[in-house]
Amino acid sequence: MEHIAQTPDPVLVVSDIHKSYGTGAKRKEVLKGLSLSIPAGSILSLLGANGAGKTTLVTMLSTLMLPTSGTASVCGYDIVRDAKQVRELISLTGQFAAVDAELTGRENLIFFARLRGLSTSAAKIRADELLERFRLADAARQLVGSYSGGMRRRLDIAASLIVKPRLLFLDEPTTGLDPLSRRELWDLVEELRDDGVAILLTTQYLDEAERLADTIVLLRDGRSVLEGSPAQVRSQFGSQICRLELDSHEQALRACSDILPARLGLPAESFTAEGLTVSFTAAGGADDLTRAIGALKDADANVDSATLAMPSLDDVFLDMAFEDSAGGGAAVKDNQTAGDAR
Ligand SMILES: Nc1ncnc2c1ncn2[C@@H]1O[C@H](COP(=O)(O)OP(=O)(O)OP(=O)(O)O)[C@@H](O)[C@H]1O
Repeated sequence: MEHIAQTPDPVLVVSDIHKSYGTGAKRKEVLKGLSLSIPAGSILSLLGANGAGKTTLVTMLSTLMLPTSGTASVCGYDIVRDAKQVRELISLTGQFAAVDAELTGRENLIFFARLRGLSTSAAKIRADELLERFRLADAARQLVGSYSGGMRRRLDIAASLIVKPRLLFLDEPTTGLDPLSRRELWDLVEELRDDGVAILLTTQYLDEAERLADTIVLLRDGRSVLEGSPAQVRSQFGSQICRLELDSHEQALRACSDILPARLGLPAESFTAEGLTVSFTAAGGADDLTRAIGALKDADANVDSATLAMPSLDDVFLDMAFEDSAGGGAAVKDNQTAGDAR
């Protein structure tokens, strides 16, 4: 079941933001009028191919670079005019650990807490709280150099939460982590979300977006080309995929060339046989599935299994993130591969 945001108050509001790099002939518009918002207690996952503008957006929102035009605010504070207040409300954690390998986990957190202005005793208390919460208490006095990748990433996120932010930027938080560490981190991210933090997550992993995001925004060529919950994004993409497993490859080929095109009134190219499996896009959903099974039974072909599934986020991403832009932007993926993805 999808998570329901605790409150509709937007923590982050981005309105028609543009960003260009360079001037004159070298001017390159990277963001072309992007708008989005994130309520408290909600996770927005920003997806996009390499170069789509994700880092540019996060860098501007964290007040480290000015937008060319448009506005963005955090809890009502403008990222340009009120940059100082915005910095107090946000935290940024990236894929490269900011923690020091030569210090213990606890020393690192005490250091970051002192940087955030806590007294020595308050810093120690906060460090111990975070070590406990991030399941690092047992390793608190070990040098970070001896930590696993997952432990370092947890420590890194803990360091960005010395003072609880209203808005957290998580830039590819699980890149390079093993499956168990990723799941542990996902649990922690969900805890933060449930605690009311608004989270902007960039990730390369679609299963991560699927699991964590309340809203997905797919960036392409500087614009949002798809937006909604993971389920909405998949359903906007279109029809379900029907897969039927037969008991021989010959049967599968016959199903594709003859039996199914005749019964479903579709051209033979709509059907694909791979080994024993026949698949096709089922615009008619369960009706198509039932008709296909009926047709195969009538033709004495044995159906070992039949499934109807929504396209995965991978299908959506591969199809949408790389298409030619309407504005004539460069295609970064050829049509053959985009077609194959469906
Ligand atoms: N300082 C800069 N000067 C000129 N061009 C830049 C600068 N920073 C980024 N770009 C360009 O802007 C575009 C968007 O880059 P950006 O890093 O925001 O994309 P991204 O979506 O984060 O990509 P990735 O997934 O590879 O990190 C790219 O074409 C990049 O080459």
